[in-house]
Amino acid sequence: MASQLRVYVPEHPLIKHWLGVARDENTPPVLFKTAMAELGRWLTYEAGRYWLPTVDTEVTTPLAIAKASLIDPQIPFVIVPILRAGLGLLEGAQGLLPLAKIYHLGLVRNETTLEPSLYLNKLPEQFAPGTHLLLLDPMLATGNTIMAALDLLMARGIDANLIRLVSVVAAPSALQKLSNAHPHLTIYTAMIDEQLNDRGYIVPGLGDAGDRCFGT
Ligand SMILES: O=P(O)(O)OC[C@H]1O[C@H](OP(=O)(O)OP(=O)(O)O)[C@H](O)[C@@H]1O
Ligand SMILES: O=c1cc[nH]c(=O)[nH]1
Ligand SMILES: [Mg+2]
Repeated sequence: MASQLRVYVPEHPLIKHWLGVARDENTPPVLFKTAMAELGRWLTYEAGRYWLPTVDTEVTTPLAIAKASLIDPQIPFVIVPILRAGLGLLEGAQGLLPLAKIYHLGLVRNETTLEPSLYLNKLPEQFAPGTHLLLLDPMLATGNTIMAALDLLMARGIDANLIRLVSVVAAPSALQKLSNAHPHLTIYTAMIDEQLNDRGYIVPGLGDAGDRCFGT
């Protein structure tokens, strides 16, 4: 069966609120970091709805036996934040998935060529079959960075069907690349913006997410 990239833009007042705060150029770094953490939290919450595997069981309450549906402890969960800006989303995401292992991936794009280079790779050589992976990068601009990250994950045995990519602002150029190369992927993003400027920045976007998170 043919598959198509799924891109969800959840309708949630808190997601819209924190996106507005993050976009505002007058938002200072400390509040920008809070906005990223909150967006990480609520977008991960939305991503988990049809993705977190559960097991049906029974528990004994103080009064009786009750049916229960618990998160399946057998399924390996991992979070991969793409440094630096993905770290802003991590705080909120980790709060919802406290048992997930976290593997950091450092990628930075050359601001002239817009090509990413890898400076940190903490991925394991191979992921266990069935691993559910939450990939965090707030900005999908040219898409070069996320494509490089996905190449590294695929080479280590990750099934694209089991990935949820959480971003904040996605540009059509990135979504087109992902649609061509990874049609089994599912994305949760706060917004799809119109275009890139001639320096590869998303417009209206929110500027350089890494710099704004860390005050650099
Ligand atoms: O889709 P692309 O055109 O590849 O751009 C998106 C990437 O650019 C930013 O990272 P950056 O390289 O600025 O690193 P930083 O997070 O450390 O600032 C952003 O966080 C993405 O990872
Ligand atoms: O608009 C953009 C594009 C890439 N990276 C950012 O941080 N912002
Ligand atoms: Mg940056």
